[in-house]
Amino acid sequence: MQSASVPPDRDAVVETRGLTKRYRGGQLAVDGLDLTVPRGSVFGFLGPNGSGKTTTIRMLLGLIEPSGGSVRLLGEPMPGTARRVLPRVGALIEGPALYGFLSGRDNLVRFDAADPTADPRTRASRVGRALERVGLTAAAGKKAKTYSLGMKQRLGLAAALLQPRELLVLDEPTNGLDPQGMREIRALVRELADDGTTVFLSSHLLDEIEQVCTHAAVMARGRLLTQGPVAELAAEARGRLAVATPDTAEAVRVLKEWGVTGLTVTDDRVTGELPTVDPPDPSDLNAALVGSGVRVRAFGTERASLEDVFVALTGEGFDVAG
Ligand SMILES: Nc1ncnc2c1ncn2[C@@H]1O[C@H](COP(=O)(O)OP(=O)(O)OP(=O)(O)O)[C@@H](O)[C@H]1O
Repeated sequence: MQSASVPPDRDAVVETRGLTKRYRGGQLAVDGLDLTVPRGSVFGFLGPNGSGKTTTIRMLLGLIEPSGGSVRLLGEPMPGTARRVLPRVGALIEGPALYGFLSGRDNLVRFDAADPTADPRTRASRVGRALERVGLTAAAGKKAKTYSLGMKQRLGLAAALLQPRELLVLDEPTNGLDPQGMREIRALVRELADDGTTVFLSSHLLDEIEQVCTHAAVMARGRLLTQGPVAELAAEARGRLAVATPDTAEAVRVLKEWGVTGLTVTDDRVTGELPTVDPPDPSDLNAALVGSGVRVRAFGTERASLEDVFVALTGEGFDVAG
């Protein structure tokens, strides 16, 4: 007989239902989260600082108890099956715990030795492969304390990659890195995904998610605002229109008539949002402007970004300062 409850999604590597965390002291950090991470995706978990990302990740990995709701990781209920499931999951949260006085290689040897399932006879080759994977072979003999932040982060990733993993969970993996370090981590994430690992990464950087992720979820104040393929999320938000013209007042009048909303004028530039229902063909809009005597210097429509999605959902800007 079929159960009346919703069956678990077999293709999901992470699935939460009503996941909630209220910290002692009453702070509701995560509020009724229904998250579905498809197998094979690079899933961006996006939200401003304090929106509940780390709390969620800690619950996914069984590091803290939810106050309510459920988590399935690789199809298994957590935290009940943690011992069976967690060896198939690599995680990098809050920076790796490294011994600064040991070399990069010896740090990995220690991590590997701490894993009771790891065969000591094949340790050296496992460590060598992990170093190679993250591009640290040449620096493997140097003390970890001499590593840059990006190298430390890569060493942490190497530790997570000592064993084959179905899922990698990375909490703000590029936080504090310089642009070069960020690029390296992103390239690595793409490579891992190409090899079939599902990657779940949190970030407060919108463009980072757009650059590397196939799917995303957007959090704000403990709640999930939206989730899905990045291309579809952006398509949900309305595209923006920008017109460069010296005749801004007349342009605003015409655009209003055509249903363009949120019109703003800065110097000789008018921007606005195209209507979602029955949007006009941009070429008709351009012709209407010119027909009304508006001298159009430049005319363009931009695809909506994840930031537009966030603003449309919350009515607020995305605070990336923190
Ligand atoms: N141990 C704790 N006890 C009480 N409140 C906490 C605790 N940890 C986090 N919080 C609060 O829960 C909320 C969510 O925090 P969380 O760290 O999960 O957010 P985040 O999105 O990961 O932010 P950040 O990017 O800054 O890490 C915040 O208001 C935070 O102050």
